[in-house]
Amino acid sequence: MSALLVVEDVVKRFGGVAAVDGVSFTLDAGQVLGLIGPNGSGKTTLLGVLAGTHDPTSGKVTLDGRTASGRGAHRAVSAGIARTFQTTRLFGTWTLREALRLAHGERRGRPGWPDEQIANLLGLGDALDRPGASLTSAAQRLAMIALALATGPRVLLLDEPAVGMDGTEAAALAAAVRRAAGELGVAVVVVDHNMQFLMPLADTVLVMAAGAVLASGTPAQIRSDEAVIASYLGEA
Ligand SMILES: Nc1ncnc2c1ncn2[C@@H]1O[C@H](COP(=O)(O)OP(=O)(O)OP(=O)(O)O)[C@@H](O)[C@H]1O
Repeated sequence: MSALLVVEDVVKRFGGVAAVDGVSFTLDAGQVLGLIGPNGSGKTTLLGVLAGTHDPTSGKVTLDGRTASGRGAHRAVSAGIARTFQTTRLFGTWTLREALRLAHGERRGRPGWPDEQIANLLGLGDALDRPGASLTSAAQRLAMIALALATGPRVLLLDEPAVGMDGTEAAALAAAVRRAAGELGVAVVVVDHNMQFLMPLADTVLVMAAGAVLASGTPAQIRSDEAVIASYLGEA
């Protein structure tokens, strides 16, 4: 069976800078990929290419065999790729249920999951009928993931979801992401600098340096990779 998401030799240049410089990887349904690397190594730019906000300079991204890159963010969502942002201010006075209903509009005929299932997976069962602003900041971050899942994606992109969380909150987030990936079969790409959060969560880890792939493998392989320790993990 071929992979759900195939990233082939993606390059993204900004003028003379190759922010992403020939990155390839594949991802299966239900798999969690951790994307790490020093500041400026190209992680956010790569997420932008996957999310359709950046056109790749060359290379392509295919989802289920169909080209998903280079067609804009809206088309990427329609193709089944959803991302979260670091903001949590999108639905202050709305309840989570109201916000989820709006997100259903982005399914474009794709099947989705019941709001209760999504909320329960993320530990937000009691939060469905509360205004977003009344939730803790950690719960608001989980709610942003719930909104992305309400679009019925095949691939979920998470940009530093554990920022500002303490160890307990980050562990709860990791467990929630694992449940969502396993139960819904969504492939997940997570960028985060918090290794205590990311390493137990990821099935595979891709390490970027200066736009290229420095290493990829299981979390255990990455932790013991000399080049990764020298360039990144030694400081993390
Ligand atoms: N819109 C842009 N225009 C010009 N250069 C850019 C643009 N976006 C990113 N870059 C450059 O591309 C490189 C990669 O940046 P990127 O933000 O993708 O790295 P990152 O790994 O996500 O970093 P961080 O961990 O700090 O978020 C950097 O040199 C950055 O300055």
